[in-house]
Amino acid sequence: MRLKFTKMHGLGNDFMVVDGVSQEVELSPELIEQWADRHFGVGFDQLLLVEPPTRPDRDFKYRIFNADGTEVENCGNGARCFARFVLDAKLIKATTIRVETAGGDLELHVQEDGQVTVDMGRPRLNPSKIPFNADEKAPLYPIEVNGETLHISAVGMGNPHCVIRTEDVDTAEVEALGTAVESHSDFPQRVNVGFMQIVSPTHIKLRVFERGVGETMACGTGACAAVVAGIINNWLEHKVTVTLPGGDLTIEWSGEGNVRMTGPVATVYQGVLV
Ligand SMILES: N[C@@H](CCC[C@H](N)C(=O)O)C(=O)O
Repeated sequence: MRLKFTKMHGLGNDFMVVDGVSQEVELSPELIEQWADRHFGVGFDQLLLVEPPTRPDRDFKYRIFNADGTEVENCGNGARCFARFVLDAKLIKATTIRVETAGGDLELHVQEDGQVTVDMGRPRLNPSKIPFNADEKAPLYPIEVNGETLHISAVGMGNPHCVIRTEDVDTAEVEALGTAVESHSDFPQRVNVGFMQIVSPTHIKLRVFERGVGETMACGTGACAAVVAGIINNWLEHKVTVTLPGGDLTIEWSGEGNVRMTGPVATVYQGVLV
């Protein structure tokens, strides 16, 4: 097999991006897990696959696979890289790109300065849509983790997120709590776990323990979920800078309607798997 790919990242959340429009691609969870290995493979958090759309109102189908080989619904940093990739590969000329994902439709806008803004769609707060086990919608829910009660927010951004407010992200128990919450029985499809420190009503710091990966340098859907959680709890204003270990994203949400995310992308190299 000779599989062409491009290595990209959005704030250090890194991707192997594969063009499934102009080459035939055969994937399996085992192969993806092997390629994701940082010592024996390419090394990445997610593999992004570009496919032809299944509907006439979309330009592409955007599929996402975590490092553990599982296919997931959405990836925000990946969406920005996806936009740059399809333009650079000359798969499209337009700088507004409409994609379908397993988690819903997204619209990607490549700006003149190279930053990409993604219309991430509406956040899901209804527990059954996240999915999260609760009888009704609430800004905070108590859950039991390792013998203690945590008050968390549950937000769907196409994919499921649990947001935990913390005093200091640098000392938060991201690995231990992230591992326990990722597989918590109240999140039947597992969950991405965000640890949010509020610096001011327009600035948060965030670390994310991603489902199927572990802690990443950045998580776009996690940044959107944290800002939505902060707004529904009246902690944050409507435009927020999110500082992640890999850098900053700007997230905007009016309190209803769609969430917008803006941030950078980078191409690292092109390669061929032989
Ligand atoms: N890094 C991503 C999220 C990738 C998917 C996630 N791990 C999941 O399982 O839902 C982002 O930037 O949003």
